[in-house]
Amino acid sequence: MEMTPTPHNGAETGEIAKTVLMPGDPLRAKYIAETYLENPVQVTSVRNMLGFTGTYKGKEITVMGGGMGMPSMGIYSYELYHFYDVDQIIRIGSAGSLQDKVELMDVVIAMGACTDSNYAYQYGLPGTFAPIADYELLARAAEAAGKQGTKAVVGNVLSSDIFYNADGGVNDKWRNMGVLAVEMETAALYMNAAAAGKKALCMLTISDLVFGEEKLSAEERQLGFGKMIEIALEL
Ligand SMILES: O=P(O)(O)O[C@H]1O[C@H](CO)[C@@H](O)[C@H]1O
Ligand SMILES: O=c1cc[nH]c(=O)[nH]1
Repeated sequence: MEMTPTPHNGAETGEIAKTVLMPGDPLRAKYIAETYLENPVQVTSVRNMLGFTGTYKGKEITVMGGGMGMPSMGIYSYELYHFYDVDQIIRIGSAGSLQDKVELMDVVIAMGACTDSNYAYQYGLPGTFAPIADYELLARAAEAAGKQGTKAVVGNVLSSDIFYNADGGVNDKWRNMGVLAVEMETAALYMNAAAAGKKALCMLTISDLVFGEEKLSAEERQLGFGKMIEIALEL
């Protein structure tokens, strides 16, 4: 497609695989490419949002950072679906647990994503859109986690525009609605996938306890998500 490279992605047409694994952190993308992919080639470094294409068990796969927040996810996933003809994007992120049963390092598979963002405004819908995962990807991820013996909790997440929320009470409200964890991109990814007629899934490793003290270090967030990465690569 002649829209490539884009203002945000330096890859040429054909340099990006049909499946993209997308952590928020570009250095996590580099680590995944160097650790898990055979013959990884860096295909973009625009704004240091690194992307690599290689193979995993003989199949071509791209791993690329998506940044933090819905505007950033919105740009990268839109371009991947529309200009690079990507079929499926699997976000692999970190999140804060909102529930006691969801512990540090557990994997949350986001069946749906609530949001406090206005991202859906662009579609002009006469109501509220419910951003959801692709069911087949979700079922396969849950099965892969089971085979691996990893605790994976499937359910609703919150994609928030706000990391440091001035209103400390909001987390209680989402917790009372059974929302498992809070992060910042899934709703935009699921909406872009729906609007493009493509597939998406988001998996999150719990890095913080919103109602507790424990948290992972920056290095653990960059390098410590092996189980989730292996599940995603199997998809
Ligand atoms: O670890 P990533 O994928 O960046 O995800 C989470 O971490 C960032 C905040 O620390 C936000 O992007 C949030 O969604
Ligand atoms: O968005 C995020 C990501 C990790 N931990 C949180 O509490 N929020």
